[in-house]
Amino acid sequence: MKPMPHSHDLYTVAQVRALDRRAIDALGIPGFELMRRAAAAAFASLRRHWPDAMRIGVYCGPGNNGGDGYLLAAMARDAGLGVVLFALPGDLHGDAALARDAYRQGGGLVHDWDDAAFLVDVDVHVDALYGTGLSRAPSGCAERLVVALNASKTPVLAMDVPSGLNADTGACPGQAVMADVTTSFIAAKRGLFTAQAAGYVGKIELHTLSLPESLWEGSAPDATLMQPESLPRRSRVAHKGSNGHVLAIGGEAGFAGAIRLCGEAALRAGAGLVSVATRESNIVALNAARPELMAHAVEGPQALAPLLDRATVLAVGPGLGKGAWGHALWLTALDSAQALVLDADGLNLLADEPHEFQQPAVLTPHPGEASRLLGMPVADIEADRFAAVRALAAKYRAVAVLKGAGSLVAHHDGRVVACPWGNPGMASGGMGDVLTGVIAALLAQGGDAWHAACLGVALHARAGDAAVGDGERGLLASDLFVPLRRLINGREA
Ligand SMILES: NC(=O)C1=CN([C@@H]2O[C@H](COP(=O)(O)OP(=O)(O)OC[C@H]3O[C@@H](n4cnc5c(N)ncnc54)[C@H](O)[C@@H]3O)[C@@H](O)[C@H]2O)[C@H](O)CC1
Ligand SMILES: [K+]
Repeated sequence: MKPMPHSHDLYTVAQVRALDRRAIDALGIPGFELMRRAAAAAFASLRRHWPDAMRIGVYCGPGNNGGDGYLLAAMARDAGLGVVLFALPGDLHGDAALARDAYRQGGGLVHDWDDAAFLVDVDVHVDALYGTGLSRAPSGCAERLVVALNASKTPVLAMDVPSGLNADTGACPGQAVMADVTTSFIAAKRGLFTAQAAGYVGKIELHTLSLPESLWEGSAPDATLMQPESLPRRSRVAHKGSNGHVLAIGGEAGFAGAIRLCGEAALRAGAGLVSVATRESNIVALNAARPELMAHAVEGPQALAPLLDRATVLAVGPGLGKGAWGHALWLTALDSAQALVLDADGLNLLADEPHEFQQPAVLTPHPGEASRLLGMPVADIEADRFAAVRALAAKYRAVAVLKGAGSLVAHHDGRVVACPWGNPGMASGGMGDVLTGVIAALLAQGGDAWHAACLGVALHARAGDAAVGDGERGLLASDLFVPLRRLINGREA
């Protein structure tokens, strides 16, 4: 199936509304016709996913999302399916009222949903409660309906947006429908791809409603979705010096694990040489664990200087600690000219001593580290991850990776990409150290900070998805190394 146009473009709700308006005002397509096409697209999707469905429940809200539901219900009746439709209390206006009237004129019955109601026995539930117009958490009988839908074993198709999910940010202010399929219309809303969205959207299908390409002309998306990529084939005359030299700095006494994972990830992702600057007490363990790493005992900045001269990229922070030793090495690294990736305590030190980077820099915070870097609560970070990742990139003049469900990468020029891969198994110790090493290796092989961060996040998440075949529990960071090598060389993981 040829890729949907714009299937990798992500829009804000305001941008989608502007596209709606353009379709109606500039292309002369009535809003009711858009609603009909949305309903037809969603109904076709329902028939494709559940071809044996004979009876559906449709739950309509008080706006145009509900309007979509009424028209889908009318189409299902015309196709001979059994339809039970419930409506939330609320006055319908405009196209939604016309849609309800059309449903009724075809003989459809509208039942008021209230506490006395219950979920009927159907093959599929259709969620047409709220779409892009959600303004707060569903409450009262709407909330109870969402809870009932999630408690039922019957599959759910969500129209446009799972009700209760914020289409702009992926935040869930309260209860939200956990859909099996979300059929989204005209343009992909950016909130379907980050924050809590992954727990609610199920399989996302984008339907452009057969609108002409001209509709999108001049409408720059707010963000884009990453696409699978790998590194070009290596030159036949490559030697270990031609693929860069990563210097991983970290590993306070007794914390060798993180810096080892970072260094090994850099090797696995193709860096020509990887050195590790760490505490003397870690050297034996590191050499025993991974002799391909060149481990150096560095007890202070003077011992770091010669290593900095030989390195092309620095990876600073895994297991670094925030003590005098770690702080001294961190300061020396920031003052050097090499491109660098900052993670873990390298970020916590930055939060204490903000710094605008002149050299190419990639920051890789999880929401907790981002909270410290921006001086705002984690809840506010997660309430609008797009704003947070942009703020990080701008404040530090760096490329910022905001890790978590639906990792985002921002450039300080405003560009943002979202990662559609990854899984909860990756929320385990060491995964961040591996990502730091991968990004450092891509920088070492000639990528600029933006491409190294985007490709690194994508490869890391795809490797995590490949490694999780045996189950999400017990996934170790080092389990990513094998699929990572396959992916980075353009093979199937
Ligand atoms: N994008 C497209 O091309 C199309 C969009 N359509 C559909 O229209 C909805 C957006 O419709 P809208 O009327 O703006 O809002 P909603 O239907 O999402 O919300 C209904 C209404 O409910 C009120 N409300 C919001 N949150 C709550 C709440 N928590 N509790 C109670 N009431 C709430 C608010 O007043 C809203 O206006 C879009 O998603 C598409 O499904 C077109 O029909 C098809 C093409
Ligand atoms: K919905």
